[in-house]
Amino acid sequence: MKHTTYMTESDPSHKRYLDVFRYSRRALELVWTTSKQLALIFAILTLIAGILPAAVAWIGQLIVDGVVTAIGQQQQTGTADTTFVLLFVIAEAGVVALIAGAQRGISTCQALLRALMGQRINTLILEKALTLKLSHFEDSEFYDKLTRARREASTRPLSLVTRTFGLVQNGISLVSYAILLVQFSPWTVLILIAGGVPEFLAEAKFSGDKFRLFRWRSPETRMQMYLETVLAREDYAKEVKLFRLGPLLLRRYRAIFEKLFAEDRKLTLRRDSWGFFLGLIGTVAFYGAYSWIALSAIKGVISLGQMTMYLMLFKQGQSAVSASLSAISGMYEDNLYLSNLYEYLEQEVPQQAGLMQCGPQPGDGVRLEQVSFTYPGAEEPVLQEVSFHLQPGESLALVGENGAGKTTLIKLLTRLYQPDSGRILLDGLDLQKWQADALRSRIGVIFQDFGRYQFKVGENIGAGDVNYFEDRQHWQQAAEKGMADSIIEKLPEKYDTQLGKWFKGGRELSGGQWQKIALSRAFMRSEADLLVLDEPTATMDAAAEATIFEHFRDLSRDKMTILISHRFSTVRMADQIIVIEKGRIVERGCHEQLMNQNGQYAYLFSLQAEGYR
Ligand SMILES: Nc1ncnc2c1ncn2[C@@H]1O[C@H](COP(=O)(O)OP(=O)(O)OP(=O)(O)O)[C@@H](O)[C@H]1O
Repeated sequence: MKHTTYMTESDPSHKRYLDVFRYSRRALELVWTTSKQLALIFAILTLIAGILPAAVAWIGQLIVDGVVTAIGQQQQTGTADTTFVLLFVIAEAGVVALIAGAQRGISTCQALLRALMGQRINTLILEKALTLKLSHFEDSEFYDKLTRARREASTRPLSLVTRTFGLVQNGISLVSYAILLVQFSPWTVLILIAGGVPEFLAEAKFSGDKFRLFRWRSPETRMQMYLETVLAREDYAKEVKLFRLGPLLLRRYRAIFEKLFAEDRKLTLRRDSWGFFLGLIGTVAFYGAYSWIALSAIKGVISLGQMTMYLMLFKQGQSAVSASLSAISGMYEDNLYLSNLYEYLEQEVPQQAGLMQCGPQPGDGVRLEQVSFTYPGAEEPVLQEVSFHLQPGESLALVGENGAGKTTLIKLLTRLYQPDSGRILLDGLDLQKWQADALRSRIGVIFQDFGRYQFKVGENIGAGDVNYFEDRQHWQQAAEKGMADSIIEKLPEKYDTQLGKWFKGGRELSGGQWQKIALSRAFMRSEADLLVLDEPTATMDAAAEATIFEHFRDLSRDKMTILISHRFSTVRMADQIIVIEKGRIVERGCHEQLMNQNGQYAYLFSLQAEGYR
């Protein structure tokens, strides 16, 4: 991608340097569209805060000159008119109060915008995540992008806008100072600006270095975040304690920190020492001009009041220059981080173009024709030339060793992945041509690693069909079918019982109980005509499993069901059994046929039956 190259190269040219500011406009747009009102107030207050400091310096001059004149009057006539001086003092106090008000207003706007923008950007990041494919989440490089965007990007647009406004504010101040300073000498303006440039260049260089460091080491930072999760989350606590993994993982965690810290320290030290030495140039320039102004006052070229004003202007001008320059280098840094956010948000996700709501042959069921598939980045295919036909009312069981490719087949069937070759048809229509929602509503699936949501029990069941996520009646019907109703009845708040331990009053369920909840979730899709259960009963006791399958069969008589199980007592009930070995179908038929063939199935079946004897 074009816009990533400049960040990976270590020596950005001027063009690239300017190019990097291209996210400023988008950040401004983002702030503007988040709250026009706040953005406008922010801009106006910035202008006010920019203009007023010069007014303070100017009134200061009038005060000092007024005082000097008054002293002269006092010495000559014994009385002096102090009204003007006092009026100027009051005016200066008023302007200073206005500046303080404007500054307070700016920080209020910033605080409010920060909250709104954080929420807006996090929502953008999450909305994008919803459009991603499963393969994106399994791609470590892409996952890095997502994590980086989540970690840093939410605060950067506002920071960029704040800095831009700060720059404008300081720019306005500088112009107003320059207008007054030029009356003394145009050289002072030049000294003022030139004094800050070396420090700025160093800042900009180190901002780039810091960003590159951030990018390079994001896998390590992710590992750190992961270790934090493992060390501090309830679902790992059992193993961490019993296997005494804690100290080992903590050591790893520290080692990563130490490595990262060493790099950070090096960069911080370099950044600050260069910043200090180059900052000295500014200080020398300042004191040079200071002496020049003081000498001019002694020679009577300027009045005492003017000297006070010029010194004040020069001092404030110097801090405005260094604030502007550090705003620019900060903007550079923010832009770099924003490039991350936009890289993530602009990641192209080829959307399924399908628009069809139904197929040309309703009732034809599911057909796989010569389907082959290799995971992205893998060398060996996981599935090779798999074909079968499943009609409404039929049940299919998939059998095979661990890693044979059974779950992958389900992922293809549910269009989470796309076959590399071959076709999968539902009602005679290729899955790719189905409209996403229409397809999803036809299929109910529970994977072996189903989600255990830290929500209410009812919602955990309702998750199976978003249309009825909060519908009690549907929860109850599904729970009866999935045989979870008797468990739920015993819970303190029935369907409203919170599950998991993350929230107050949460109840934990046993593995088998969770599976019944997941099974009920599958039954939420009452209109689905393909139900897929990927080892849903693995942790249930044998009696429960047998009852559940009988029940499952009765309830899904007119539907297609696909079952993956390592328990042959269950598998044998299926109308069609397919044995997969290393991604290929090696045997197919009903239980009797396969037993008669005396092949792999018969061998595995007898092996298990043997175990039960
Ligand atoms: N997301 C993935 N990316 C890359 N390879 C994967 C991915 N998921 C699974 N695999 C690989 O594909 C092969 C088949 O995995 P799959 O999960 O389909 O097996 P399975 O038959 O369901 O096994 P099990 O009985 O253990 O559940 C395995 O070798 C596995 O390592």
